[in-house]
Amino acid sequence: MIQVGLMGGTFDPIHYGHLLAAESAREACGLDEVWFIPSSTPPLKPNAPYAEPQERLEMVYRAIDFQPYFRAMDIELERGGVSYTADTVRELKDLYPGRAFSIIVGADRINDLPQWHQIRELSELATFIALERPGVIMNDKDLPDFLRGKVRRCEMPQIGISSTLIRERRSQGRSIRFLTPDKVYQFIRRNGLYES
Ligand SMILES: Nc1ncnc2c1ncn2[C@@H]1O[C@H](COP(=O)(O)OP(=O)(O)OP(=O)(O)O)[C@@H](O)[C@H]1O
Ligand SMILES: O=C(O)c1ccc[n+]([C@@H]2O[C@H](COP(=O)([O-])O)[C@@H](O)[C@H]2O)c1
Repeated sequence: MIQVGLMGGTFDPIHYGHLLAAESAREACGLDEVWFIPSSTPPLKPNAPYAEPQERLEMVYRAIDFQPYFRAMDIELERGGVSYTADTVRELKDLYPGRAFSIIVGADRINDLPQWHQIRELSELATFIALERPGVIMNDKDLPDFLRGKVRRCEMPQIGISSTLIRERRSQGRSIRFLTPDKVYQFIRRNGLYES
């Protein structure tokens, strides 16, 4: 079985926290590939996203560059609407047989896992890889029984970067250089993203 990690996110914009989370999960869990999947409408973020879908996808392409084991997929943007991970994993299993899928998530997302759409069914289709995030206490011991043994914790160098931080700094006219790869930084500047 080819082991694939699914790195879903709003990526508004993508930053080094996402890339290091994906790389840490890949290395620690022996993943063959990590697929970056920008959401159309994220299920639990009422005001998001800010940038256009094609802009967020373009930034993902620029960030992953030519890494042979990273890939970007527009499956959720194509489907449109609210991007439930259960729908995405079902679609991917049909499209790509012979692969085992692990969902890569930061500590904040692990804590809201019980609220995910069709979480019981999803936990039968994939496992989860959980990464720590500065300022977030991971409550993985409080997860419901059916998720026990389905969540693997993975260490990563802690990175206190979020997309919110980047958007806030941009709107204040502050530098966002070195928080995200240079190609993403240039794209944000050239297109005037997150200026207000
Ligand atoms: N610095 C980080 N360290 C570890 N995981 C992260 C980090 N930033 C984001 N993630 C994880 O990456 C996934 C996608 O995150 P998302 O695109 O929502 O970025 P975000 O920085 O959390 O965005 P926002 O600040 O807009 O809420 C989530 O599972 C999230 O927990
Ligand atoms: O399926 C759900 O109900 C669900 C609820 C919250 C988050 N997710 C997924 O988790 C990933 C990270 O979410 P976010 O909101 O931090 O960008 C992204 O792929 C979302 O689609 C999925």
